[in-house]
Parts: sequence; C-alpha cells; structure tokens
Amino acid sequence: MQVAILFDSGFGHTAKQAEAAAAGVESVKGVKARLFAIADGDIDWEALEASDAIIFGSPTYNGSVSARFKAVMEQSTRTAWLPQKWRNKVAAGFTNSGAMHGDKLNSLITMALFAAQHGMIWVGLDLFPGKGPEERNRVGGWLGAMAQSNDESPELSPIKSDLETAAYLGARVAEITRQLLTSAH
Ligand SMILES: Cc1cc2nc3c(=O)[nH]c(=O)nc-3n(C[C@H](O)[C@H](O)[C@H](O)COP(=O)(O)O)c2cc1C
Repeated sequence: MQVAILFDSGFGHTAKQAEAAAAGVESVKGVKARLFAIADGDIDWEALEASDAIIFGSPTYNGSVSARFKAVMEQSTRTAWLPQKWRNKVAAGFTNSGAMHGDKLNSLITMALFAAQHGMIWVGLDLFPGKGPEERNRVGGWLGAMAQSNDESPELSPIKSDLETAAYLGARVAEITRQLLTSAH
C-alpha cells in the first residue's frame, strides 16, 4: 500500500511538513510513503496513479496554492482527470504560511475542491485545536494540516507541533486508506 505526497515548496518550509507527513504514513504498518516534489521537475504520473492515496501540499502564496502547484493541477486534467485515474482514491492536504492565519484556509479549500473534481475521497483532520504552541493543531483547523513559518531557516520553522500535526494527518490517511482497501476485498 502506498500513499503519495505531492507537494510544492519554494524555500523548504512546506517540504518539512511533507517529510513529517511521510513519516506519519510510514508509522502505519505496511504502508509506504512516496514524496513527489513538484520543484524537482516532471511529475511521474504513472507512479501517482499506482498510489492508493494522495496527500497534497503547498505553501500559501497570495492566499492560495503556489503557481507551480496550480500548474500541476491543470496538467492533471489531461493525465488524471480525463481518464479518471484518481477516482475513489483517498486525498488530504496540508499548507504552510508566513502569517498565523495568512488566508491559508483558501489553499486547503482549493485542494479539497480539486480532489472532489477528481472524484477523490477527502480526509480532514480529527484533532481538537491545540491549547498552546506546543500542541498539535495549534492553528486550529479541520480541513487539513496547517503550519506557520517565520521568515527563518526551515530547520527552525515550522515548529515541532506543526510537524506533528502533518505527521498525524499522514498516519490518519494511511489508516483510512488501509481500512477502505481491506474492506473492499
Ligand atoms: C509569493 C509569496 C506569496 C506569499 N503569500 C503569503 C500569504 O498570502 N499569506 C501568508 O501568510 N504568507 C505568504 N507568504 C509567505 C509564505 O507562505 C512562507 O514564507 C512559507 O513559509 C513559504 O513556504 P515554502 O518555504 O515551502 O515556500 C508568501 C510568500 C511568497 C514568496
């Protein structure tokens, strides 16, 4: 069983969330994570199709997903949407922004809508809002995993609790995907 993490990151902060989500996926027995970094260039569409679930990730730029992430959304029309390659796959999303709010909910809405257009099954976050900066889901969202990064090295931002939130989402997606696939047989 494989969960793909298809993400963009301009300066490495959202990439830390992607790595954390992958670690969360692999904390579930028998489930592998595979990272697809949009910044690396061409997307391996066949490998995405072979994945059982896809977690989308993007920094929030100008209140939405990055231009590179949006370009991949548009490319998927021909490679995945027309032939319905992602239909009934589990989907989820994470995003990171400079401001605590930063209008990043709109990035997750964009991803969830995109997933719905592909006929995917969106999985949100089932965590109560964190009561402080050290608790998971400190930003307090449900549609996906949110993180906030100061303008400093990705080694320092996002902070541990935000990475734990992304890891939690990765594990949740892996568990739900496994449940769906095993109940189908
Ligand atoms: C072009 C651009 C637009 C941005 N727009 C927003 C924004 O709308 N809201 C916000 O809070 N931060 C915004 N930021 C800050 C980024 O979200 C923040 O620096 C983030 O950590 C970048 O993640 P990355 O290193 O994965 O690219 C913007 C940054 C850039 C470069």
